[in-house]
Amino acid sequence: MKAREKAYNCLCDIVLGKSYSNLYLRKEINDFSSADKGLITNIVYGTMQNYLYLRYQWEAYVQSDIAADMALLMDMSIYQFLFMDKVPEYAVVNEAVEIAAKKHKGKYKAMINAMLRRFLREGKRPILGDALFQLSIKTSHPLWVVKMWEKQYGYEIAERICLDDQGAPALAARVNTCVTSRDEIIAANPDFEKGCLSEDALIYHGGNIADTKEYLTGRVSIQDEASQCVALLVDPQPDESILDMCAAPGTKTCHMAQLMKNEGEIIALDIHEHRVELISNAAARLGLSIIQPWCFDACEINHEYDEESFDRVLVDAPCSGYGVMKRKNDIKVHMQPEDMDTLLPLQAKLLDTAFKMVKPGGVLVYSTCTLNKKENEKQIEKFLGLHDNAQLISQRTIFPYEYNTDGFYMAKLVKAEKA
Ligand SMILES: C[S@@+](CC[C@H](N)C(=O)[O-])C[C@H]1O[C@@H](n2cnc3c(N)ncnc32)[C@H](O)[C@@H]1O
Repeated sequence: MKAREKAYNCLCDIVLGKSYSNLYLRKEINDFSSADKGLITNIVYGTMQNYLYLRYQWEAYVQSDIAADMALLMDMSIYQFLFMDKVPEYAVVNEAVEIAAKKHKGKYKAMINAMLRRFLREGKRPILGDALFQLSIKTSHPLWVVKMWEKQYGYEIAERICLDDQGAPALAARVNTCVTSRDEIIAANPDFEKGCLSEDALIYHGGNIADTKEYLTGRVSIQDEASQCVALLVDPQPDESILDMCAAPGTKTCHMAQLMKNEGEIIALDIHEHRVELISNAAARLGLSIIQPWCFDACEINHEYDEESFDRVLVDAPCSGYGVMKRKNDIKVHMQPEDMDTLLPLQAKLLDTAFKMVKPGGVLVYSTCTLNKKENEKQIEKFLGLHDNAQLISQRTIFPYEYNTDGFYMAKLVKAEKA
């Protein structure tokens, strides 16, 4: 199969079939040459990253309905015209027409041919409308999310988030301080340099971190820098007892174990069996023995363990994920306005249970990788309204444009000592 047809099939599977893009794509293109892998990845990610902008370019040409997979064929073809150098226009048109001929009994072949040629004749369509609409189309974020950010954070921040999402995420790693130091990693591999948000953070400039000797020998983990601030906020100490309520794939669990010098215990829960295995694998790779992964619904943990038995509890909650769109562009094409509300009750329940499990005087940290105050500040505000004995110590939102990281929210609470 040709590379463009593969890119088209992958896009259909990810966008229409809702396959998870990073893992799925890597597996699907394994047998292609490295040049074709690059072409397919560029087309698939680039089309998703710019999908609203691309659709805006041609949607006015269509009078009747067009099948969803043919719309994606138009999107990816226009992506190649507008964003990829050295791609001959005739090759894009010919291959799109060939793909269209194989689908829907060739019904759309002439239409795709005509629309692509029209676009090549007429060029880009100017974006007209108010500032929020223009921002939405220009950066391919649904208008409702742009409006939500503008309402919650103001226009300037909304614009900076949207523009930053169009960039490439930094490749960040965390040093395994139980076996080495950041300076030793940099001395051994100069493609690593110091990160800026945490003492353990590294930025990589050499390609795929997972292929490095440092990763393969368990001396570094792949972790976004803002994400590393969460375990630092928990601040777990050696010999303490820690509960990590939503732990898989175990990135923050392992960071906490490192901060504890692999002394003490961490109960690491996740509700999905296949994801719990990832926690065990991560701990084994890093040589961390204090982590006890367990497939269990964290909302019920107070029926299995004595309440008030943990020094610190982390709730790294399931969330809408609007802080990580730069890294996961499939969120952009799948996101729906209701995502902002569906997880609120689960987050509240996790927080409530977590607080039951914290010892008096102990610490609860709540974090999300989303930029939505309903899941963040307002969730904590509601929680504080229901718990007189909880005190908010600090809360912080890291916007993705500040340090070229993911967007994160984190709050630190303390449970009052008994009178
Ligand atoms: C944001 S991810 C956690 C990421 C993880 N802390 C890390 O740093 O690698 C949220 C996790 O919560 C898990 N989850 C969702 N509902 C849960 C529940 N009721 N009990 C335990 N885990 C749950 C999901 O399976 C998912 O793995």
